[in-house]
Amino acid sequence: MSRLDARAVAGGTSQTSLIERAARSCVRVIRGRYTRRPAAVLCGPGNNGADGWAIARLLRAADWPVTVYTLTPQKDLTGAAGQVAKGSGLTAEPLRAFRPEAAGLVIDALFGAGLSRPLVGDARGALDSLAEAAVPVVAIDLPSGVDGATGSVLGTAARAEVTVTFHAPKPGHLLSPGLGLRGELVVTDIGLPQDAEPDAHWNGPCLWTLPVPERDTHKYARGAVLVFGGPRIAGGAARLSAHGAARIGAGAVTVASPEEALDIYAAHLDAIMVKPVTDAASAKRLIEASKAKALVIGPGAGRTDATRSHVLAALETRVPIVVDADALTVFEDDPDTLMQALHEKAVLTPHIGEFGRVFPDIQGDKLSMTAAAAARAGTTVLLKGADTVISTPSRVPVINTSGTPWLATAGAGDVLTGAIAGLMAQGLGAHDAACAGAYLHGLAGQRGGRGVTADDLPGLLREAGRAVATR
Ligand SMILES: NC(=O)C1=CN([C@@H]2O[C@H](COP(=O)(O)OP(=O)(O)OC[C@H]3O[C@@H](n4cnc5c(N)ncnc54)[C@H](O)[C@@H]3O)[C@@H](O)[C@H]2O)[C@@H](O)CC1
Ligand SMILES: Nc1ncnc2c1ncn2[C@@H]1O[C@H](COP(=O)(O)OP(=O)(O)O)[C@@H](O)[C@H]1O
Ligand SMILES: [K+]
Repeated sequence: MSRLDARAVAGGTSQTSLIERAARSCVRVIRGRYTRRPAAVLCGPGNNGADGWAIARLLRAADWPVTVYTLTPQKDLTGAAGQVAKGSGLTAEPLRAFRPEAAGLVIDALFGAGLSRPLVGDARGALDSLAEAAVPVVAIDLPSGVDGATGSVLGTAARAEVTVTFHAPKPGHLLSPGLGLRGELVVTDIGLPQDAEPDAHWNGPCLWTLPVPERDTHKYARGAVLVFGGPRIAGGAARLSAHGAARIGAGAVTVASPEEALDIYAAHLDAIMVKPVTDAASAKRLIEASKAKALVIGPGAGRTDATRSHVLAALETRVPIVVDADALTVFEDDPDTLMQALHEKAVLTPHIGEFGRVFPDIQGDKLSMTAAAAARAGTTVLLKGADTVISTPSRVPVINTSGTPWLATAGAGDVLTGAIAGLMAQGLGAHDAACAGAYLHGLAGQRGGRGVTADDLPGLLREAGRAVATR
């Protein structure tokens, strides 16, 4: 029994009434989306299976042709599944008799939160054949085989058209490959108590508030950002970051350019200022002179000693900073130096390749990996992907899924880096800026859709911010 179930049961709600509420909410979703048709309900031995039996009974009462397929022989079922099966008045077929093509809809209630080992035998056979079939699947709580804590697949799992879960999403609904297998996610309230500390939050505007400028503000009070630019051949990345920072509302954005690239940055930028930087001392002077409230370093910076020394100089000033791309990679041979220099106003934004360079020994599922990295870095780590995870020491981790595969386009990450810095410059803390930046960046990608490029994203970021902001 899950922690939440146990608390609900202790609070006086019986397990069978929780199952009844869960089943009623599933049937509401099923009947709201599908016309009456032959339904196959696959039931496991635990409470997920009990939900399945109750769903079968309710669909039968609504005159649907229903066949229950059980993994455990019906007479051997114990606990809630045994009780609900007995009260259903239905007789099940063995799971090995299940043929997906005979059904118009399959209800997958084999395993949910209690899955504890890889699927084998009849359960595996049934789900393998279901995964190959074209029939729509509604998963109860989770697509069976998906680990609710990590999103990984234990053996096999069939893609659902809709997944109905209870109370709140689980990490397994938000992390790949579970994210791609669960289809539309419907979260229903069955009266479970509020969870004091969930394993993760699903990123969204209820977790943070976008900054709004005061009436009598000025451009530096709105937040100044300094972006370290790289050599002329790679200048686009820093420019994308700079536009990202500006379009999310920073008041003044400057690119710090190597002397040799000043002309090219200046020719490509209008509202964004350009200033020269030479060595670590000049970097520190420029951070002060530009009144920077947040820094960006890494996109297109180059894997050079200059990048490394600028990172360390920038971190010494303790100005909020986003460390990305080359600024991470230059510490590949010596990640401890970076770890020691970091402070709690820094955000690291690696993709999985960069992550492996600075945290080579950290492995496992994405949620645990990001948490371990944040603990070591002593600050916020945002690990990118379709399922972006944001972890900060002593904060509940956050999973962002607001994006779209169209964001897998060169330079998209550079815009995200700038957006996070832009929010930090406007006063958000590292964790909230990373969360809000990732959410708006994903929304911008969605608004762009097919064929969106990184050049489009800053403008779309502005639209996304306008859609989410209250003022
Ligand atoms: N708070 C909630 O979230 C609620 C949960 N309910 C349901 O209860 C489910 C959790 O129930 P349980 O904790 O009983 O767990 P499950 O029903 O997911 O599975 C546990 C059972 O499956 C067996 N099992 C695990 N892995 C197996 C494998 N690979 N092969 C064969 N057998 C395996 C276990 O020994 C145990 O008998 C949820 O997923 C949900 O469907 C609802 O009934 C009501 C409210
Ligand atoms: N399949 C996907 N679905 C949603 N977002 C994605 C997907 N692939 C990449 N992204 C997002 O696109 C951005 C890519 O960043 P990154 O890997 O740094 O690329 P680049 O270095 O080219 O900018 C990240 O914000 C990432 O989360
Ligand atoms: K299931």
